[in-house]
Amino acid sequence: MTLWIMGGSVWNEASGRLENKHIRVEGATIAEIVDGSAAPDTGSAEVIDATGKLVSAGFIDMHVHLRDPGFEYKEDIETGTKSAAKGGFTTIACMPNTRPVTDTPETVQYVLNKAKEAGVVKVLPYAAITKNELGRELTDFAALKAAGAIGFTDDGVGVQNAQMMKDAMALAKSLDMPVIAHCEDDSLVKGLFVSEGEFARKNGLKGIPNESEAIHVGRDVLLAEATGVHYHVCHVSTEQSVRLIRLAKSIGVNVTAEVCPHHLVLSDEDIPGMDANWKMNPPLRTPRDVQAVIEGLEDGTIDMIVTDHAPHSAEEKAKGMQLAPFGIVGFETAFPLLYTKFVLTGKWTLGFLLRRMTADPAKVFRLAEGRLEEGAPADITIIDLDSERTVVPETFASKSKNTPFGGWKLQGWPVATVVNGKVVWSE
Ligand SMILES: NC(=O)N[C@@H](CC(=O)O)C(=O)O
Ligand SMILES: [Zn+2]
Ligand SMILES: [Zn+2]
Repeated sequence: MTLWIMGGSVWNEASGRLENKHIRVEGATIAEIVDGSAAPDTGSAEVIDATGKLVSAGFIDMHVHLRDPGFEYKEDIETGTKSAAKGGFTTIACMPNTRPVTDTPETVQYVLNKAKEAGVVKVLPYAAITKNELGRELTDFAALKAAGAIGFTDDGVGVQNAQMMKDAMALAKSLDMPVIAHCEDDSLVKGLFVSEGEFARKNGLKGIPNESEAIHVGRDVLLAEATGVHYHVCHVSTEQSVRLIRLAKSIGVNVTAEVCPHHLVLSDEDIPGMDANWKMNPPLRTPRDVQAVIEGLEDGTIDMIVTDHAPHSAEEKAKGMQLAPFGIVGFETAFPLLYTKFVLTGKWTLGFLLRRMTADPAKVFRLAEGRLEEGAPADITIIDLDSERTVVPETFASKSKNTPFGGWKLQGWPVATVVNGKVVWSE
């Protein structure tokens, strides 16, 4: 099967400019990229006219929640991957806080099988560090790796016990697997749901302190140094965490990190009121923290952007700020949000944003994807950089609509997504 993507604009890292290209895909591989002034004979091949559109390697999201098995009323592997494709993502790594928790080879296999049958993008499953994510007993790392898990994490909760984390890291290291950490010290956040800051003060609330995250980061980079494991920090949100990761990297600790669009764009001072669509974990922090995570991403302390797509039902979110679960959906707003807020404003080059959503996560997690090059997997995203649209959550492909960005006017919307050489979503 031949597919030609004709006349699109491709970012050239060397020149720092967009260049007109035709791309020939054979099967699941990018076979050839030729100059846009050429007139290749496309014969009977399938042709996509990408004139005037950005053509990029498909986005990679190393932190998502597909809720399958067990919470299919929030999302399932079919709807979650469709939502990903609509957002321009072609590879996603899903978290194990499902029901049952993805802590056995059988559940890893279930996720992989369902993704093969019903999924439209590539799905890489993480497995839990501890059984049922309870922090009491390690899972069978070797068996989980053999079943296809790509790393270990108890995302949703922090691993509270330092010895447990050290044992997990030593075992992961012996298997050449990464440990991915949700950093949160429970003793500092009991029952709290917004961060320490203006919003909490104005509303007479006790806030979640920044140290609740950074204490785990500090502990874990020391344990990563001791064990030599690849340690990856989830959803970095505080100035203190950025500082600790920067220091650890500077002395050669094998640590990497991610940040979410909402922590780059929103602070606690933007929260309009007691609306649970603004409740997520980590919480929106102060403007100073927002500045620190932006700088961390810019200087490479933070390696990649992830969405932490965390769907919850309307009923759950209607319980209000205090009782609703933490989390917001992210696939379908991530690129337009960051393109509008950082590229159109001249703060970042388009190339920088694309790199942090493609080549950089691929490099950290040793994936073949994330490159728009001859010989690379044909995972491709086509984006209309010019159209401005309003975010309408009701139109999301995700089952859940929990976003704080409803009504925002954004530019840079994906129009077609190709995975393994097949168009899996288009307008
Ligand atoms: N980020 C969130 O607010 N929620 C996530 C859990 C997590 O990522 O820690 C979820 O599973 O809902
Ligand atoms: Zn988390
Ligand atoms: Zn998460």
